[in-house]
Amino acid sequence: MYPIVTAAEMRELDRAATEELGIPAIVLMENAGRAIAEEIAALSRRCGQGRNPEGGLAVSPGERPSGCFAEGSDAQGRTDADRAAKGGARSGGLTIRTEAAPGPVQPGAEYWIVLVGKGNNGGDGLVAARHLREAGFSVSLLYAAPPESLTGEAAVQRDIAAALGVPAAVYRGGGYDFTGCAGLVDALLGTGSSGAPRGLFAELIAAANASGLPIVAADIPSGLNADTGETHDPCIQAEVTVCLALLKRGLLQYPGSGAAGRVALRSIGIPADLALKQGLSVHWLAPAVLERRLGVDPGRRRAADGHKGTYGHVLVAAGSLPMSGAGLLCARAALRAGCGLVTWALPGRVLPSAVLAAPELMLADAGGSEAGEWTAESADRLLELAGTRDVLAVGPGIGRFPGGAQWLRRLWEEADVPLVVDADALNLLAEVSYAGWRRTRPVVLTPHPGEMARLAGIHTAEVQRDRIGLAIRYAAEHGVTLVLKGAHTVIAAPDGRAFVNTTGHPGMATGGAGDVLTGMIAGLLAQGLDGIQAAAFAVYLHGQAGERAAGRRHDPSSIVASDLIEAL
Ligand SMILES: NC(=O)C1=CN([C@@H]2O[C@H](COP(=O)(O)OP(=O)(O)OC[C@H]3O[C@@H](n4cnc5c(N)ncnc54)[C@H](O)[C@@H]3O)[C@@H](O)[C@H]2O)[C@@H](O)CC1
Ligand SMILES: Nc1ncnc2c1ncn2[C@@H]1O[C@H](COP(=O)(O)OP(=O)(O)O)[C@@H](O)[C@H]1O
Ligand SMILES: [K+]
Repeated sequence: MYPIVTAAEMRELDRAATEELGIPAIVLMENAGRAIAEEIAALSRRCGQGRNPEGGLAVSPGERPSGCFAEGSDAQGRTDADRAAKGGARSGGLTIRTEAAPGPVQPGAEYWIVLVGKGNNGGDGLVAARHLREAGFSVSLLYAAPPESLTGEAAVQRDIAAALGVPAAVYRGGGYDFTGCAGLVDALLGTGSSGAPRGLFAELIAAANASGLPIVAADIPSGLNADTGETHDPCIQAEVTVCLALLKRGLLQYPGSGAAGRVALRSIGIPADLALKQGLSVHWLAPAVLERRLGVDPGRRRAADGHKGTYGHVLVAAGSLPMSGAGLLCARAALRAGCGLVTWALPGRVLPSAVLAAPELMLADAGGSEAGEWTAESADRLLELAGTRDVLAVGPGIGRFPGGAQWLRRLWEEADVPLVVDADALNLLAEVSYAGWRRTRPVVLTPHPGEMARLAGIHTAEVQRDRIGLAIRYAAEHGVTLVLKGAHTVIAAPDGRAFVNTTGHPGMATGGAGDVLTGMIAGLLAQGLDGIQAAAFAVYLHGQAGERAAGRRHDPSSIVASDLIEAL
């Protein structure tokens, strides 16, 4: 169910399918090539109706998550052109392709050129060429390496194409005249590539990008690091990537996600059971994964005889005089996440101005300084309050204060409830080595990339270089549930499981959006979800709320954090 694999994991799965099950590799290649041809035919049909310029990821029809755009228009009914004109809230929506869609290759009359590499990715392209021709497309092949250098199944496909008389040329370098061509198939490099594209491969990728033609990439865009999402120079900028068998990590991490365009995930005949048996631990956060893999009820059904005590009580320790809004957003979001009660603890000096800011909240004086800042002494009061609450969320808007790290250590070790640590509390954590801190209840850390960099002691660029890999390692090494925020948030559990979310959009990069997420995670923990369930579900719902909020505005970039709470 939507595992996300590394190239090595994919190779192992291919090996098991061919060697252990005996599925001939040429059959997998045939299925792959046919799937690519089907997607090209579907794209060519859409072109007549205006092409989707935005990208996104695609899943299956029964799996249509919120934010999954129908072709040509989005959840709010805006057309591609509308979104493009705005430079767009690119939703994480996936246009899903399973075997049922888009059906057999439909007749078309366009001229497409297939760029052929010398590995199995090239073989996939050769099969696609054959199916396109069969459907009436005019197709020619452009080999990036001498055709004689192809081996194995790819060589078999080369010979079939030659026997059918498919026109072929060998690329000699430099620019290329693609006149009359409607689109290109990138079958140059797949999961077997290593390092930046070399020699003629690099030149051909650059020429393909410069052509301005739509490019359909086989499996991954050539030049993409399939594991990390890094793009080499050059890297194919695809309109559609037909991802074969299983999602590759690099397709869900930026900048790779951007280079891939819209991702159509297609089965090529490797049985799902085989993937299950491999014990793959990273998954795309689709509704079915939430439900069946994480055991979350996306419908959030409540017991008919439930009462506010049933749904838990959150204690939020957040906000200070200059940043009281962070606490308010966090506390209100916890309520909207469905918990029964929320107590917002804040410095006493700020408390009067918070009265009636949200009538549903209970307020608690946590002491603090005359200037409305937090002080280390407030730990006693917070621990007393936490004794009768179900969850403690700390950090949004608390600022820095003397003894802060020791304050956090006391909450970490002595609060016998699940703990959510965000914002300034993460910066406190980054100042110390907390490996020796004792904690038996779950803890969820919610860093954005800058906070993650401080926690891990590396540069932000290094965090972004391989978000999935870093999140998995950090969560396991530190025994925490980690929510690495940003486009395609990664949620990693201490046991090695990880999930990648694709709901949401860049309009959510607005002050306070993270405070809302922290409150939501706390609110779900209070209702009995465990650390990874609460973190993953909250991230998913938070992105969905962002999409809904954007739909209510003229422009997605106008949304503010409160809109997210209202859209829950
Ligand atoms: N059973 C399988 O293994 C299947 C594999 N499939 C396809 O096969 C692909 C993987 O195929 P391969 O493992 O043959 O590898 P690739 O087709 O990705 O390419 C490997 C070839 O490219 C060359 N190369 C590697 N890095 C390069 C670079 N940086 N610059 C220039 N040339 C470079 C290598 O010398 C090698 O000849 C998948 O992405 C998928 O498209 C599909 O056909 C389905 C079945
Ligand atoms: N490009 C994006 N796509 C999807 N979600 C995003 C994007 N940018 C930011 N977000 C989400 O918005 C929230 C911002 O949180 P954060 O950076 O902590 O802001 P703040 O500290 O102001 O509350 C996170 O949940 C993040 O994942
Ligand atoms: K490719």
